[in-house]
Amino acid sequence: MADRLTYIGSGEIEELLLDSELIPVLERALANFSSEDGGVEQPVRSTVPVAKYNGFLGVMPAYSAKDDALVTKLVRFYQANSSASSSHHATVLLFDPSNGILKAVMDGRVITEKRTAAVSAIATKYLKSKNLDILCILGAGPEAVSHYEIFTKMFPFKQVKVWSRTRERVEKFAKTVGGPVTICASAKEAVLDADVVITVTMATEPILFGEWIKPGAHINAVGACRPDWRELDDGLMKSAVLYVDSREGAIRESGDVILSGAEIFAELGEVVKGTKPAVRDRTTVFKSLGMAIEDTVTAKLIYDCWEVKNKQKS
Ligand SMILES: NC(=O)C1=CN([C@@H]2O[C@H](COP(=O)(O)OP(=O)(O)OC[C@H]3O[C@@H](n4cnc5c(N)ncnc54)[C@H](O)[C@@H]3O)[C@@H](O)[C@H]2O)C=CC1
Ligand SMILES: O=C(O)C1=NCCCC1
Repeated sequence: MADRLTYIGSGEIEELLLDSELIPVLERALANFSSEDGGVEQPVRSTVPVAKYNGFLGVMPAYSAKDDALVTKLVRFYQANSSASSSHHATVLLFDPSNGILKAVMDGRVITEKRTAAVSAIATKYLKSKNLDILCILGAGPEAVSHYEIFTKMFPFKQVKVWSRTRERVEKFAKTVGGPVTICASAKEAVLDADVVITVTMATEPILFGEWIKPGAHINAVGACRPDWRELDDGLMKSAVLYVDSREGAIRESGDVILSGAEIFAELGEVVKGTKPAVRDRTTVFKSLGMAIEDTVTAKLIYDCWEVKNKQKS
């Protein structure tokens, strides 16, 4: 451990982490990840089930040679019935790559929420069709909030329709986000006519069906990160053009990909760097599982901003 270990908490991360800086950093990381010579080392997430408590602990290490950043995130996600108030908690460890010594510990909540929503926004920027009138969000937890925030900032949606399993959660969501929201009584009602759909639920069975989707819409499928969990039905998975963050991760971790047998068209990083096309005239699905490299470059960005701020103070 370093002589002086830095701790950066969620409040300070909220202040330091600007979407305008995060988006280009993540785009570069996605492109590097999908390049042979991108300098990214990232094993598929290792996840330990804690069956007795309906939970999982994920370990997510990565190194980016181009950013010279070495990070591991530890993330726990627990399904309902656990005593914890939130289903996800994370801690991010930043190491000095030159000697492997731990330099900083960061709260992982804001990092996870913001980088996940930013990656969905990048996918949408590349894969969206011409119309961007209606955004639909299925789910009403912290990921729904972070997606609402960046999507309403980056895109000119006229309406945001939201559905969640429980009325209580969706009402809390509507109070938390600053802007207008149309609360829908069913997932189907929320999805009909939407140009972009985001699924951010803890569902283990499909909640989104291909027959509801407006042709040409773009879907960011963010939940269902276990090989036997689903958010999207086979009809949607098989009819859409399927993009993923990591091919290797998707065929190991995504129930939507594994159980539907859908063919992966490209990694998002391949679209960002221009080696695979964005098929904008068809319905597109971006299956996001979350990658350690996203946490790595985000943590490095935060640490660099923190150092600048602290040098200015002293
Ligand atoms: N792809 C990525 O990079 C990341 C994905 N995630 C995933 O995003 C999803 C949302 O995360 P949070 O907002 O933190 O979760 P959360 O647990 O706080 O909220 C989940 C929402 O899903 C609803 N829900 C729960 N069980 C459901 C079911 N069986 N059917 C339908 N709706 C259900 C809840 O009512 C709530 O509205 C989770 O699946 C999580 O694992 C989280 C972080 C990163
Ligand atoms: O990338 C992440 O962080 C997570 N992805 C899936 C669910 C747990 C957190």
